[in-house]
Amino acid sequence: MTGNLTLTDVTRHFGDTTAVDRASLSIAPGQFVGVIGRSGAGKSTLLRLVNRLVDPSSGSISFDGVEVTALRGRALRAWRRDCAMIFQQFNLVDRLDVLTNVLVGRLSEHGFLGSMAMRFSDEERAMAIRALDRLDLVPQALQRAGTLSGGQQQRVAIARALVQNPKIMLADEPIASLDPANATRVMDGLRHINREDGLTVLVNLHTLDTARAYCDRIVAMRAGRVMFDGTAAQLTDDVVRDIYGLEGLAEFDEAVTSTAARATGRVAIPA
Ligand SMILES: Nc1ncnc2c1ncn2[C@@H]1O[C@H](COP(=O)(O)OP(=O)(O)OP(=O)(O)O)[C@@H](O)[C@H]1O
Repeated sequence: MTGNLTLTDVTRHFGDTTAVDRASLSIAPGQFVGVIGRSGAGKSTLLRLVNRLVDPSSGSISFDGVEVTALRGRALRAWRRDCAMIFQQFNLVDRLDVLTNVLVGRLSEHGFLGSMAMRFSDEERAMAIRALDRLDLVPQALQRAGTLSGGQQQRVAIARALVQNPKIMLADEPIASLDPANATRVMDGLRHINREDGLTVLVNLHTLDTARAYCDRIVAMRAGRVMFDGTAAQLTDDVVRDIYGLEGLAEFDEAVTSTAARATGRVAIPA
């Protein structure tokens, strides 16, 4: 499978802030990569640079040798379709049913008038049902999206991303507003798709435990810089402490202490 994503010395400034600072990464097709870091470390900006929601101040981003930063017009739209993005807040249309929300993922194929009409082919409907089936959501297909739980809504967002036939799945804090059980289902959904389709997943995460449990590779950022890039086994608590200090370790695991600890009585982080 082709699909190498390469970032070389990518920098993005916002005024005096350097959100991403000379980041270099090479991501092989099919990898499940987690990006971790404290709030403001540059994780979201890194993902937005990849799908060109944000342009770099300098540096290069290429996919299979094509310079992504140079894409314009139709080629840029095609690239955005190739890298599907899911967000912390799901971004579904609450009043539409689940199936129609998934079909929205096909609109970029339709052109302006086709999009306005929201007419979909039988083949597209079948594709959407298959995507929902993979995320265990067929029973909810005709339910209004706004009536689903947060975890179900995020799985609908994944199904919507899937019908774009993407080459990369970008996920910006996809589980940050979910309880642990729903978070697990969403991460499991991403893992199945990654394994079954060989789809590259690049996901921003707040918690170390989740990154360690799901990611082949973990990239840790601090103040826009890539401070660590390796396997979960290499990212021990000692390494995190060395790079970020004890405070950093505590912050990475904040959500674990506030959610899982509540459920289990366990406190993950030594004081
Ligand atoms: N559009 C913008 N305009 C101005 N500053 C921005 C913009 N986007 C990001 N920043 C700044 O860039 C830095 C990195 O932000 P970013 O959102 O990428 O971090 P993050 O690691 O994703 O944080 P969080 O986990 O809180 O979402 C922050 O200082 C942020 O305030």
